[in-house]
Amino acid sequence: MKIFPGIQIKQLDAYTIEQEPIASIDLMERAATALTGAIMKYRGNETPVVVFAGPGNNGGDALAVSRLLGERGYRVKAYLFNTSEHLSEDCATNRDRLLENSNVEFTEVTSKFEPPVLDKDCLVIDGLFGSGIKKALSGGFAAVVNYINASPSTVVSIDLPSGLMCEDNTYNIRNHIIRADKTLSLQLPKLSFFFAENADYLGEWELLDIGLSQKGIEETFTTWYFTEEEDIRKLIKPRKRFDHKGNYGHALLIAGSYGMAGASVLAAKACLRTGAGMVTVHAPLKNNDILQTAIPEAIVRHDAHEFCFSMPVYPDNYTAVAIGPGLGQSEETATALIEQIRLCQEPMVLDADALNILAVHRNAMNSIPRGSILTPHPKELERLVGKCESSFLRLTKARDLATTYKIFVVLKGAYTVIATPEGNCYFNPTGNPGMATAGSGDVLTGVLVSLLAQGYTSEESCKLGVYLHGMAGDMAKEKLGERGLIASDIAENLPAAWIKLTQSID
Ligand SMILES: NC(=O)C1=CN([C@@H]2O[C@H](COP(=O)(O)OP(=O)(O)OC[C@H]3O[C@@H](n4cnc5c(N)ncnc54)[C@H](OP(=O)(O)O)[C@@H]3O)[C@@H](O)[C@H]2O)[C@@H](O)CC1
Ligand SMILES: Nc1ncnc2c1ncn2[C@@H]1O[C@H](COP(=O)(O)OP(=O)(O)O)[C@@H](O)[C@H]1O
Ligand SMILES: [K+]
Repeated sequence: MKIFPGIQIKQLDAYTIEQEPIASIDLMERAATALTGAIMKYRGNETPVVVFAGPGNNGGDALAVSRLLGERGYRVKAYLFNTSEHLSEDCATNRDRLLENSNVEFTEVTSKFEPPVLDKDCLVIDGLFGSGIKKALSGGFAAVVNYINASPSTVVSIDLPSGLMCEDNTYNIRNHIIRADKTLSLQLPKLSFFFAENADYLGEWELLDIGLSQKGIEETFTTWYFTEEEDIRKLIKPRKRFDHKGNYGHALLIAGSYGMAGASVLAAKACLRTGAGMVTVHAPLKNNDILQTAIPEAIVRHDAHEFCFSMPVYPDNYTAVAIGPGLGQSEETATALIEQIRLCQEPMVLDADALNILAVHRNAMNSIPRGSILTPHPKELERLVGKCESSFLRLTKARDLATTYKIFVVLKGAYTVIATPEGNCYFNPTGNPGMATAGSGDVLTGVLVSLLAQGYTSEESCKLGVYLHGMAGDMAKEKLGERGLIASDIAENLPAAWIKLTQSID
């Protein structure tokens, strides 16, 4: 699914109006009908409703929703803020339609506003501003936002919480943004929905199909996407009757210093559970017994060093290499890592301490094979690119890193985003806060190198791997809940996630 900037949403709106064709006011009615349906599912008509409408089309939607809820037996009070005495055409038409309908208590605010009582049983519909907002709210609008936010009422925002920008909120005034319990967004998600600092404004968000032109959506260029399950299913390669382990690759995992053997165990297990034909773990001597006991399916290759990685491995015998989980950052390890990167010619996976070492040995970035996959969490990314003031700026820097070095940057967290060498960004929907537990990232490294080893391209490995890893986390959550979930559970649930993903394929 594509994600468009606010300006392109407006163009798509215009394209739909022209191509379908449909009158602009009828498209607004279609949006309002979808919004009303979703609101009715959320709260029954015993709930008193107070609607706040702004002067643009977001306000137009809100006034149309007021009328439709009124027709369906809700007690509705609607306030239209027309302080600059300029309404969009469709907003004015919906005001007139509302005035013709007597069962909604309607007030047009042109100067002084006497706020209604908003108690906890009341449902507030926020239709002050949507995708047309250009700068932070101030003055009277900021005061209305503060009033709504201070109330105990439940708040539903139309399209996006008023005051929140579609993309960059780095310099927005955060107190002047509606804090919704639910956001009913029209057709497509907005980029700002995927950023942690906006979660409290959005509440739960849901997309409503308002029938914007599919052709228009297809033809409109974007670099931002929200991954859907059908995109992922298309990537999966079938297994054939006469296949043998040689067909599914041999992954090399360089991970786990002394005291961190667990990182290599988790990654190796995940690598096997994702389907690699063979896995070799290169580890310090002291970790031999742990690895041989914990994962009998893996081959263990010994470093000359007892405690850490110090000896680069010739990669030619392996179909893919991953390095980093629990590696440590000793001097020998840093030197060996830099040499290992130089030896590798094919795309590799770099995670955790490999990234931390690269952050202090920046020159080595130039030796990373094109198409390699870097999997930083936000802190690791900042060590590589510098401090970021907001998630939007962090995304921008992750993308710059990907395009500069022609690599894939997998920026981990809720809605993990994959930035490609071409500058495209794919947000992942699967996963849950139960995965915020030590070792979850090691599991992801194992998944990614497994897919690379099996012959998936780097882009396919990123999309499929991140999705599968999140899905395994979601399946683990179904059985165990979020709080007691640990990284091993994610690895153990990879088979179940595969079964679910391949149901119609195998
Ligand atoms: N997606 C779709 O296809 C469809 C979208 N639809 C709906 O349209 C919505 C977008 O409508 P929109 O473009 O009219 O913008 P909206 O958010 O109402 O605000 C514009 C008004 O706010 C004003 N204004 C702006 N910033 C301000 C500020 N800081 N402080 C004060 N004022 C400020 C601005 O004033 P101006 O800058 O023009 O002077 C103008 O008056 C969208 O979110 C969705 O709900 C549906 O109806 C149907 C299909
Ligand atoms: N709230 C969340 N929602 C979805 N996925 C999450 C969430 N928290 C963590 N994860 C996932 O868990 C993994 C954590 O990785 P990382 O931070 O490297 O952990 P560690 O270093 O402990 O292994 C990432 O894949 C991340 O996307
Ligand atoms: K809104």
